[in-house]
Amino acid sequence: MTHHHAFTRIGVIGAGAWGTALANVAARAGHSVDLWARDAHHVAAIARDRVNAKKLPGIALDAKVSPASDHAGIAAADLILLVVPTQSLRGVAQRFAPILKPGAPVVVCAKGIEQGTDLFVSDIIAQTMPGRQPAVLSGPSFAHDVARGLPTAVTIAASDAALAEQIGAALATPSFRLYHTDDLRGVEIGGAAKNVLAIACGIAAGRGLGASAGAALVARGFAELSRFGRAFGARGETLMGLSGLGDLVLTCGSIQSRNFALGVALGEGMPLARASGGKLAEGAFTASAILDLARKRHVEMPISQAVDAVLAGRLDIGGAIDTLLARPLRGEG
Ligand SMILES: NC(=O)C1=CN([C@@H]2O[C@H](COP(=O)(O)OP(=O)(O)OC[C@H]3O[C@@H](n4cnc5c(N)ncnc54)[C@H](OP(=O)(O)O)[C@@H]3O)[C@@H](O)[C@H]2O)C=CC1
Ligand SMILES: O=C(CO)COP(=O)(O)O
Repeated sequence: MTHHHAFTRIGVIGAGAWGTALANVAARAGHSVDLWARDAHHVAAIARDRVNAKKLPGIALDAKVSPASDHAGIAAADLILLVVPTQSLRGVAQRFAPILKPGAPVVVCAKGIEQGTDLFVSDIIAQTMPGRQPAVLSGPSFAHDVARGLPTAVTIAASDAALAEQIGAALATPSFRLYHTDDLRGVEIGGAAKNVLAIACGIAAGRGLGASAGAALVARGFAELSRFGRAFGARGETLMGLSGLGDLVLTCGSIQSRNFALGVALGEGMPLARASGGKLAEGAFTASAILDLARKRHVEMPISQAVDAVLAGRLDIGGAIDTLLARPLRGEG
């Protein structure tokens, strides 16, 4: 049974680009926001300058956002947004599990699959914060676009549809729209899978393969994202929505995407060690995990497989392209 949540204080854990942008959204939606980051020096700089120059330069922090490196604000929050990279999620969730307000729902805003365990983000929360309701926020939304107040639509998912709806209503602003669903699995899969495919699209662009090849990769990439999603219980309509197709199209078509940009650098011949430019590219971590899962359920994911092989150094770019082009002709489904 769902009770009605009144969210007044919102805690954002992680002051990267996305955490900072979402803190501003929550503030613009009328809430008091506590923004936590681990590094006291970084927090002091954000508090002094009222801008996160390291991660979201040029965007003023809303007056209702309080940055902190201690846990007090987060402990008092009625709703928590977890916005650290997927591979850090477990450690951060374990750290905060004992101190969060009882009943405060946790919204994971990271996109990926955990290496080693092959777990989706909501399952990491189920393990580390037992008894707490996980929700997932995902969809086409560059942090800078959202922070600048450009129109954006995302999906908020929780197994409890009413909870998803309440969170969506709490975070909405005139320019940030949240569609709600109970298909948690579909939403977290869409966000994770598209990052790997965006690397493939970047590789093709960097290699100069042309716009037609790019479109083929988006369409065939969506086919493998959908096969994978269905095998893990996602609904088709979710995968065709904002967090699947929507985010795939965004990320595969814009150099603003760090995953796409990583691919471009690889396609242009930059060595793997330097290609990310020191930026987070979640797909580079998710690739091996999603392939593990795909193998277990006998899901074919040739594009993701090529990306994984390139990232693992098993295949060079030319070899990866040859492998994809040499695939047997088959039905389109
Ligand atoms: N940027 C975007 O446009 C969007 C990003 N996302 C997703 O949001 C997630 C975060 O991305 P984003 O904010 O862009 O990444 P950033 O690289 O901008 O920031 C990541 C932040 O996480 C912090 N962090 C990492 N590990 C830990 C840890 N163990 N404990 C505490 N803090 C930690 C880092 O802190 P420190 O600075 O101290 O290293 C950093 O501030 C990713 O999963 C991404 O896919 C989703 C939608 C849009
Ligand atoms: O998830 C994103 C947009 O929806 C951000 O993409 P990148 O992580 O590739 O920058």
